[in-house]
Amino acid sequence: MPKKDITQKEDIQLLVDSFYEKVLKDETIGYIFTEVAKLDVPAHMPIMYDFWSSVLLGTTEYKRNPMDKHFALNEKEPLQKEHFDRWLELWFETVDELFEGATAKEAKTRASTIGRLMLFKMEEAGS
Ligand code: HEM
Repeated sequence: MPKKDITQKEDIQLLVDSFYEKVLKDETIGYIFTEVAKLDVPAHMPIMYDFWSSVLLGTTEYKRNPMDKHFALNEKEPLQKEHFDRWLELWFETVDELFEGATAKEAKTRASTIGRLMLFKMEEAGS
């Protein structure tokens, strides 16, 4: 069956839920969420829905700065290139499993751009 594109909030929720299912049990980066951040997953998910919805659907609920949490995280456990590579690999894999189209492509491009910028900022903070 042909896949559909990301067009509504429900699509974002499915994408983010499916991504976190992979991330939380991942051998390379899972521990950063579960052991370093000790993430309250049910509280975190709506924030991620809002973030991706603002990036991909142009909604305005997300008003925070995503870098802040990562700087705090980076103090506890330096976030390195291999972590970002794995994060992006899982994100691309999840997008491609579920969706296709211009916005699906955009989800991958935007994640790469933000991920590159984030890594640069984390390295700068650590040096
Ligand atoms: C090494 C790669 C990454 C790791 C290990 C990571 C891990 C985390 C963790 C543990 C949190 C929750 C922090 C907390 O609430 O205490 C978080 C929040 C978040 N992450 Fe990441 N992240 C990574 C890369 C990215 C990338 C590339 C993006 C965007 C494309 C992103 C977007 C976000 C957003 C929007 C939040 C919510 C921030 C807020 O509370 O407003 N992350 N991340």
